[in-house]
Amino acid sequence: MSATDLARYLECHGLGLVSDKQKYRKVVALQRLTKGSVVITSRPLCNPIIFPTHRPQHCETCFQTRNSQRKVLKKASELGQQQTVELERCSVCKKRYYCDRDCFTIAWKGWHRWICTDKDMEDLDYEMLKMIAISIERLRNGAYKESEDAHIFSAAYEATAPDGIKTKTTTAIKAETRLDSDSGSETGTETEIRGLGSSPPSTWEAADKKEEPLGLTAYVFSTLLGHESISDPSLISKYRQIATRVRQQLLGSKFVFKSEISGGEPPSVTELMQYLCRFHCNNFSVHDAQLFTMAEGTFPVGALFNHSCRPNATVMYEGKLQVVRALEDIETGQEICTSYVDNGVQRLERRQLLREKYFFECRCPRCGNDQSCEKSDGLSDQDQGDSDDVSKVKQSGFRILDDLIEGNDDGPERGKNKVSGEWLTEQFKPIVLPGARFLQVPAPTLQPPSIFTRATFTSYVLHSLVPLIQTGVSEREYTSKLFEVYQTLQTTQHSHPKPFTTTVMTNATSFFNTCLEHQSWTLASKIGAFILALYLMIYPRHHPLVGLHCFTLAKSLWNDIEGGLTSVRLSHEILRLSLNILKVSHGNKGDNGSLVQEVIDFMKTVDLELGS
Ligand SMILES: C[S@@+](CC[C@H](N)C(=O)[O-])C[C@H]1O[C@@H](n2cnc3c(N)ncnc32)[C@H](O)[C@@H]1O
Repeated sequence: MSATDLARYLECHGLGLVSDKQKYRKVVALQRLTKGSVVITSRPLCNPIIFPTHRPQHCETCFQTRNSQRKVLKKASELGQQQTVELERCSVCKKRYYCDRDCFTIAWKGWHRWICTDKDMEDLDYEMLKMIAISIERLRNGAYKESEDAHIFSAAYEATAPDGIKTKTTTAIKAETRLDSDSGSETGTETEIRGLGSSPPSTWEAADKKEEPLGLTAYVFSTLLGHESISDPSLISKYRQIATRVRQQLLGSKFVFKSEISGGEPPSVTELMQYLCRFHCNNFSVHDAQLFTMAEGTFPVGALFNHSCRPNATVMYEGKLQVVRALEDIETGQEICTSYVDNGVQRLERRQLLREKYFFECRCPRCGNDQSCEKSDGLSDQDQGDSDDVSKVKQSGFRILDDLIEGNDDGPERGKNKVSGEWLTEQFKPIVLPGARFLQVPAPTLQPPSIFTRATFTSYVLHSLVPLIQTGVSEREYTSKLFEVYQTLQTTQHSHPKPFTTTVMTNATSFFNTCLEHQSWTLASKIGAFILALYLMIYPRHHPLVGLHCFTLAKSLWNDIEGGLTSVRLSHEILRLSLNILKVSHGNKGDNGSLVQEVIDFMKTVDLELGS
C-alpha cells in the first residue's frame, strides 16, 4: 500500500488528503457533504481494548452490548426468556467475555490465545502495543484473512455515499454469507491481503470502494504523526520500558514472527516506541450511543482528521467500526475536522491539553491566533495593557465565545466553587419555560432583556435558536443568528456571577442530575432548559451531546405533573428537537439507531397523551 492507494481510497469517498504546513496533512471534502451523512468509516488496526470495568457488558469480538446482541436476543427467545443472557467468559483467563463459541473462536484464533495468560495485559499501553504488533505481523505473514472480520462488522453496515445512494459494503455481504459457514483456519497463507508491501486491485471496484482493507489501515497507521522528537523525556522513558517488556514477552511467547519484513523477530524496541508515540496522539476513546467511554482503539483512517474546537464532524461507533459523520453541510474544499477535546471546557484548558497531548497550538475559528488567546495562556491583565481592549473590539464570530464563558464564580462563596443547593434552587426557580409553540416559529423581532440572569438568558437563547433548528435553516443563517446572540450577550449587562460560564454549566449539570435522581421534575426541567441554552451557545447545534440532553430534558418535562399539558406539549417539542439532532449525529444503525428509535417511540407515547 502507498500514498497513492490512500489518496485513491479517500477520493472514492469524496475526500482529499492535502499537505498542510502547520497540520502536516488535512482532509478536505472533494464534494458537498450533507449533514448527517457518513463521511467515512474507519476500522481498528487491532481489537479495541475494552476497559476492565466494562468487559462483562461487551463481547470482545463483535463488541455488541449485552442487551443489543441480535444473537443473544435470538438465544433468549429460544429459551423463552425476554432478553438478558449473560455473556460467556473465557474459562482460562476469566477476564474476557464473548457472546458464544463463534465469537470466542474468532478471538482465540485472531488474538486471544496470545494474550490470555499474559499477566501484564492490564496495562492499557502494554496491551495495545502487543495487540498491534501481533495484528501487523499477522497481516504481513498472511495469517490474517479479511473474511475473519466479516463477523466483527456484521451490523451489515450501509455506508451512505455522499450522493445519498446507500451502498451495501462488501464487508456486509461477506458477513451474511459467513454466518452459516465455519471460521477460516489460522494456518492458511492464500489470503486476499498478502502483506503491507502488496498493491491493491488496479481499480477500486464500485463495491470495494467503500471497504477498507486492513493493509490500508496498517499503511495509514505507519504514516501517522508520533511527535517523538518533542515528546516529554519522562514519557519516552516510560515508553521504552513498555516497549522492552512487550518485546521480551513476544520473544518468549509462542507467537511466531515469520514474515519477510520481521525476519523472525518482533519489531525492535525503537519501532515499538514509535507505535506508542503514535497511540498517544492518534488513539480514540471508544464510546457508546450515550457517549460513555468504554474502550480505547487505534483507528488510523479516522485519525487523519484534524482538530477544531468548532468541529463540523463527529466520531461515533457502530460495534467496532468508527463512523465519522458530518455535523453540518460541508462544502467542496472545506476541511473536515472532529474535536479531540470537550468543546465545553474553557480555552485555557483546551489549549493546554492540545499542546501537551497533541503538540499544537489551536488556530480554529474559535481559538484564532491573535493576542487575545495569549491572555488566557498566562499573561496578566497588566501585561496585556491596552492591546487587550483593541483585540476584543476586533473579535467577532466564534472568537467571542471563550471570553463570554470565562469565569470561575458561581454563587455566594466566590472563588470556592462551592454553592449550596438552596442558593442554586433560588437561581433556577425564576426560569419560565418557553411555550411549545414559541419554539416552532422564529421570532425576528425578539427583544433582548435589559439584564441577563439565568432566567432571561435561558429564555432569550432558546427563543432565538431553537426555532431555527426546528425549521432546519442553513448553517449560514444559523451561524449568523448565533453570532448575533453572542454580540447581545457581550454588550448587555449581566447579573453576578455571570450566568453563562462553563463553571456555572458544570454546577448546573450536577444539580440537574441530582434533581433527576430525586425526581424533582419541575426544577430539573428548568435547569435542563438552562443547560440546553448554554449547550446551544457552546456546541455545534447537531452535536450528539445536545441531542442526548434534549432527550433527557424531554423526559423530565413529560414527568412534570405540575406543568400539566403545557409541559407535555413542550416535552413533545423538545423531543422533536432531540430527534432532529440525533438523526444527524447518531444515524440509524445499530445501538445509535436504537437510541433514535427510542426517541421516536417516546414521541408516540407523548403524541397519544396529547391526542394528536
Ligand atoms: C490525529 S492526528 C491528525 C492527522 C494529522 N494531521 C496527519 O496528517 O497525520 C493529530 C496531529 O495532527 C496535528 N493537528 C491536528 N489538528 C491540528 C490543528 N487544528 N492544528 C495544527 N495541528 C493539528 C497535530 O500534529 C496532532 O498531533
